[in-house]
Amino acid sequence: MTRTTLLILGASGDLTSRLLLPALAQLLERQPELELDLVGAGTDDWSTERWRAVVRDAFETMRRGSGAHRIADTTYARADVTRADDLRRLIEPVDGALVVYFALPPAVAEEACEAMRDIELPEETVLALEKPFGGDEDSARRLNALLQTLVPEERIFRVDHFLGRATLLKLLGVRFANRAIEPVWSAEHVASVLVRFDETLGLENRARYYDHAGAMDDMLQSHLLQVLAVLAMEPPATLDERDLRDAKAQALRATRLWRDDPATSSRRARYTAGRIDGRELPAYVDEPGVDAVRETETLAEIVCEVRTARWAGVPFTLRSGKALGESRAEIVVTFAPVRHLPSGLSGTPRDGGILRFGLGPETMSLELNVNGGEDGLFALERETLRIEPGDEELYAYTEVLGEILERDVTISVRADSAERCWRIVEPVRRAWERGEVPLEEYRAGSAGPQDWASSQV
Ligand SMILES: O=P(O)(O)OC[C@H]1O[C@@H](O)[C@H](O)[C@@H](O)[C@@H]1O
Repeated sequence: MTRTTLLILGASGDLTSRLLLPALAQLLERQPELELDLVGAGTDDWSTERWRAVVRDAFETMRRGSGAHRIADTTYARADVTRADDLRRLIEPVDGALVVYFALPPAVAEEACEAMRDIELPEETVLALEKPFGGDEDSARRLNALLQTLVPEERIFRVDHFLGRATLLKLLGVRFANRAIEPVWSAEHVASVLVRFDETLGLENRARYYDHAGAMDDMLQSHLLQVLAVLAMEPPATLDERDLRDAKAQALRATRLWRDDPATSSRRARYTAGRIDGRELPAYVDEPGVDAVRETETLAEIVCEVRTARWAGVPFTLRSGKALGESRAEIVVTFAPVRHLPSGLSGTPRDGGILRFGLGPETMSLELNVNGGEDGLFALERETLRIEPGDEELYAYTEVLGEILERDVTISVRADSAERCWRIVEPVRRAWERGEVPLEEYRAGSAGPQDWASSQV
């Protein structure tokens, strides 16, 4: 592999120290052959010494992050990356391959791309952008067009780290390699699908970003629709980038809000003050940097339908929220009750079994109706088979960064899908703006409003 310069724009930000650098540590540990120069650039007036200390600290947070010496000579440059001159200063000295990682808020990333039009990028430059990609379908389309003037699509990475999660990758094997599962993966047997990402974390000083995004753009429009696409897609012929991304794009193209009605297929809520794990949390509106007038939701739910012969009629519910009492992050596939239960078996199972995939920790479990337990020989009870994650799980960001450095776009979001995801949720945002869906409240540390579809599973 040729020597690569990884240039992180937004290096003094939270994403870099919390996620990218630990991922880099794990990657260097795993791939000793990787030849990499690391350059950080940001608006903060940091010295290279300070940057190196940040890099070292992040590497130390990794259990076996011993690779720090391999990028010990990393440098930091103060730069306004929305200015062509500053970018030129960063990019011109690069010798070899260049990967630019935009660890920046979407609007700044877009301005940086604009500025890049004025400079000559090295051959084969790779651009990696974080979600949310644009702010609506039109802006995503504009950003795609802009990026494609800089580098071709196969060198644009629209990062969605959920696609690098072990669960999502393992779902491919579980879905397609098991005769017990593959034929029942359809409306014929599945009653409902829930993708839930409930967090105990509150705002965590991210108002500048989150107060504009809310739970909808932060999680549903991006991560959770990508999860839906992997769950709902038709079996691709191969796991090549093209086949896999075509299959996902097709599933997203078939995805609509339930009954095409944004008002009845969506819910939104915002947390009030409360207590989580012994920690007092102020109400969302009292968090520093929050504009209460904006009515940002911290919990959202939408119900979709994937209008294909395989899935029509099955509700796919997506839900995510912050400051909830319990972190519950999982995919729940509920099978329909059996058509006939022999009399003599007692107890009426409410479903035909449930397959759950944890989204951190990345576990898997199958709940089955089983008789012969404590309640008697022919009494049905629920038993759960579990698969726990191994010690060697890769962090999602490590997987993502590895793919970027290998220039493999398979688990990156393709241009058409990035646009499509906005089209699915935009009617919801508009209905919310028209006031058709009330902004409910829930106490921080509670389970959220109880009458939502997602609260029933
Ligand atoms: O659990 P993970 O992998 O950190 O992912 C969850 C996070 O994903 C990020 O993309 C969101 O912006 C955060 O709000 C969220 O907390």
